[in-house]
Amino acid sequence: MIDTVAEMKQVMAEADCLVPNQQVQAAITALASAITERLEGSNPLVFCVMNGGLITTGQLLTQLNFPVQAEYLHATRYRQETTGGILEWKLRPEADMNDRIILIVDDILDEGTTLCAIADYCRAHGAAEVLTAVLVDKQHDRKCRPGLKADFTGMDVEDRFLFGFGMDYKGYWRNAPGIYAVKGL
Ligand SMILES: O=P(O)(O)OC[C@H]1O[C@H](OP(=O)(O)OP(=O)(O)O)[C@H](O)[C@@H]1O
Ligand SMILES: Nc1nc2[nH]cnc2c(=O)[nH]1
Repeated sequence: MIDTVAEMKQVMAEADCLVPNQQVQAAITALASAITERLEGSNPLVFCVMNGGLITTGQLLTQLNFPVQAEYLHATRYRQETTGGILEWKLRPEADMNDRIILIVDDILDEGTTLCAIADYCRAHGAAEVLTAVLVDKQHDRKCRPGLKADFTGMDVEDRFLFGFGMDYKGYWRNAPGIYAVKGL
């Protein structure tokens, strides 16, 4: 355990800070205003995608100045790895989404498999419309659907393995106050 903590301190010491805290905060504020413009008055049901979406969703919610119903779901496909596998549902949405406008909030759109699967699930369960919001969109040509974009994107980032603001490295550093890239990845 002590070794793991030392390893994680080393990971942070050697990481590249791609987006400092202030810039991330500004991106979340811009996301909130775009979402407000589009969804104010439409009684949206917001789903946080656990675990990674926790911080983005939490900070975003406090900047939405209209009544919002917020819930969570849990789907994962990276676990403690740096490459994705098969999507595993740990907790499917429990709220009734029939005829509702759904907003799915996550930390990152990488290949997009996670967001697409969740959006498909919501549509199959009666959602009137499904919108997606992510803090970061990783730039590469491996999207699961060519040209895939979220409806609301905080910022584009380079094709590295990221941690911070909800994103983990081996389960750690979701709490890092910025967007960092692991050395060599
Ligand atoms: O666009 P994709 O390639 O599908 O990857 C994006 C997903 O990967 C991460 O989740 P992860 O599976 O690591 O689970 P976690 O949220 O518990 O970290 C992240 O939080 C997104 O949900
Ligand atoms: N922590 C983390 N999770 C991811 N899921 C998909 N891409 C990433 C990434 O770069 N970092």
